[in-house]
Amino acid sequence: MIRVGQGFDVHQLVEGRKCIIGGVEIPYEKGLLGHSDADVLLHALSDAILGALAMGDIGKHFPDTDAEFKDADSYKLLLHIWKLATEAGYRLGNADCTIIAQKPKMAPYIPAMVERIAAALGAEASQVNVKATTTEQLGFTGRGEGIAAQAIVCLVQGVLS
Ligand SMILES: Nc1ccn([C@@H]2O[C@H](COP(=O)(O)O)[C@@H](O)[C@H]2O)c(=O)n1
Ligand SMILES: C[C@@]1(CO)OP(=O)(O)OP(=O)(O)OC[C@H]1O
Repeated sequence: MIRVGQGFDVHQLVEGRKCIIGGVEIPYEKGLLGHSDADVLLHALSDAILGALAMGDIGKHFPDTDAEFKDADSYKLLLHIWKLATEAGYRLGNADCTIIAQKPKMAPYIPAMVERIAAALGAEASQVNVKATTTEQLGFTGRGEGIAAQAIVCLVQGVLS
């Protein structure tokens, strides 16, 4: 059985916060605001996995009203969600993600993001793609007010063929 899921997330860029994207801290004058560490890419990816599993979204599993998840490490949240996938008998087919940000430049950090994500999902780096785009200075991302991310995953159940 093959299942596909997609996820989308947005976090505001503000001063005085870390900019953690794809499990990698990126040096930048601003960071992402959220109840957790606001890792917009891992949130989109987590939602894509939950979508493929028909298990809701990260807000359902980790409510932002729960103090337990204040400043949570989104990589740990992803590990928790991936455990749900493996317990249901799934392995990763592939994941494809897009970061939508005018700044900072993501390209130098993408190989590290891919490595971290692949490690979390028990996969090879060749099964994970992360890319970035600006919105040509248009909209809230183009004005640098926030960063968005999208992810799509393919989960495969059963033995390797
Ligand atoms: N935050 C970003 C945005 C883009 N990139 C890279 O630059 C390329 C060109 O971006 P356009 O929006 O002008 O198409 C894009 O393909 C990415 O490789 C980036 O590293 N960080
Ligand atoms: C991750 C959680 C929980 O700490 O908080 P945020 O960092 O605000 O992220 P969001 O993508 O808005 O929703 C999921 C939340 O419940």
